[in-house]
Amino acid sequence: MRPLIIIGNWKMHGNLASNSDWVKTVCRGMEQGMPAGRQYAVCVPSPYLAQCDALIKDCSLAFLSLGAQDASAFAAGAYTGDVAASMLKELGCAYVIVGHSERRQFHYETDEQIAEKALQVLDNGMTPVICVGESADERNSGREVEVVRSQIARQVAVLQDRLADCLIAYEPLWAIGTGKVASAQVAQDMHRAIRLQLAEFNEDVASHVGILYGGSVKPDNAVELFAMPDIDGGLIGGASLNSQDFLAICQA
Ligand SMILES: O=C(CO)COP(=O)(O)O
Repeated sequence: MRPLIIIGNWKMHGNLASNSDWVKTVCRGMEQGMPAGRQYAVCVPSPYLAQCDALIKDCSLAFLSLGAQDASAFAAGAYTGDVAASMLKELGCAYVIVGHSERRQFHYETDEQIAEKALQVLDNGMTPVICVGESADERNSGREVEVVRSQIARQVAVLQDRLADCLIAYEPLWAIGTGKVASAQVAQDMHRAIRLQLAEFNEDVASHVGILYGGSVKPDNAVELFAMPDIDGGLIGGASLNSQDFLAICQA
């Protein structure tokens, strides 16, 4: 069935020295043996992709990959400051996060732009990790399913069957960086709602798509979250900065 996938998102953290320590520690830990059939990745800031690609290749663990945190919606051109998916591919990326709530909030990204980014990532042979999620206000007013459904609907409209090759990350905004994790049941309910919505479009796509949970995942809550039938792994922010915590979550 769907493999468990655990992806670290360093966000805008790291430096040459700490990155090197992190990758070496995680590789040494993973070499001791990991649960079978899982995939792991770490999404690092763009300037460190080449460094981390070399470090990850050095430890040559088939289940550990590199990822990026964003890609341009365009293939190439006059887009100062942006990074094309083809460049990320050249630098060894297997996964690219698109539409993280911090990109939506600080860079005003729309669902349509996010879907175009996902297409670029797919066209370059990588897996997009498409983030969705509601705010605290939206949940408190009972609109969480409606909000997430509309985000998913716009991905379906553009990506269609190609969604089968994407990952979706449900990251409720109120749980990101707050220490306030969604309970396993609250997360499962939304993951189920997303899968049912995808099944309305295409049952095959719905059964293939991995849906990751993100938002205050820690070593002590990961087991319960990952045990849920529609939770296929996690997108880990703060806890992924600490190599030991990340390893503990990967082993959960
Ligand atoms: O945004 C996240 C991962 O993309 C989640 O961040 P935290 O794990 O720090 O809550």
